[in-house]
Amino acid sequence: MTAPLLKIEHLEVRYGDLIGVSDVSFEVPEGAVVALLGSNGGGKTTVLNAIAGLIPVHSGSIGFRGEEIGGESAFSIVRKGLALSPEGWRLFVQQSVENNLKLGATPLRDKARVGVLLDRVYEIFPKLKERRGQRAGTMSGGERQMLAVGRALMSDPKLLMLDEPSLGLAPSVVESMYETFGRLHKEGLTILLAEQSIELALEVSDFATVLQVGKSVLSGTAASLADDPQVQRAYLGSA
Ligand SMILES: Nc1ncnc2c1ncn2[C@@H]1O[C@H](COP(=O)(O)OP(=O)(O)OP(=O)(O)O)[C@@H](O)[C@H]1O
Repeated sequence: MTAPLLKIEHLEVRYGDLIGVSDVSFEVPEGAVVALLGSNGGGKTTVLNAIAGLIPVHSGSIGFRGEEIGGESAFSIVRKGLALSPEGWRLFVQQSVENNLKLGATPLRDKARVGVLLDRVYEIFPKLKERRGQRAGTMSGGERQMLAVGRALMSDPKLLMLDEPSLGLAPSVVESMYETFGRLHKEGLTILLAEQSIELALEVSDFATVLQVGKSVLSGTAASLADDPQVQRAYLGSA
């Protein structure tokens, strides 16, 4: 069996004295779509932010391509091939769509690739091309989500992390967003998806891990978890 692309072991993250997650372990095989599931406050965002180097790891390990990356800077982690499309998008709202995309390419070593990557993002999201001169802050929710994903793709990641990409979006927008994720997956991108919508997440994923109050309580194939009553209980927040 080949080593997983990403391997999280006993991850603990704290916010000062408060515990964000206390014991999270799971793996993301290369080429797979893996869902991180769990109700509000379960720890999905904390895990993705810790992997991305945006918040410090208290203990445990984050291995990416066999190398420990816990404790490295966010810049260096993006450079290694791990990009995050964050919850709430975190765009530069006063900047144009194109500038936001180009900022996503900042960690790229090979600057000659920026144009190629930009063309690719515009091919994936033609709406972003149409609106490339528009200020990001004036875009609709769906367009901002496209922009957040497009910006993450501009760093040419091996693994794309998506934090709640369906949040607050109309069902038709969510559907087309997920079609795009399906396409990216087919093209070989590995995806780690935090999603509150359990049906949606399990439909597109190969594997899933359920977080409950900061701990990974269940991992398995998406098909096996879809039928597991413990998944339902985790969403209701009971033990
Ligand atoms: N900035 C923060 N300061 C203190 N505690 C935090 C902070 N951010 C998150 N937490 C706590 O960490 C725990 C995990 O929260 P997190 O946001 O990661 O969960 P989540 O599963 O992503 O939930 P949601 O879907 O609501 O984003 C919760 O107990 C939360 O209150």
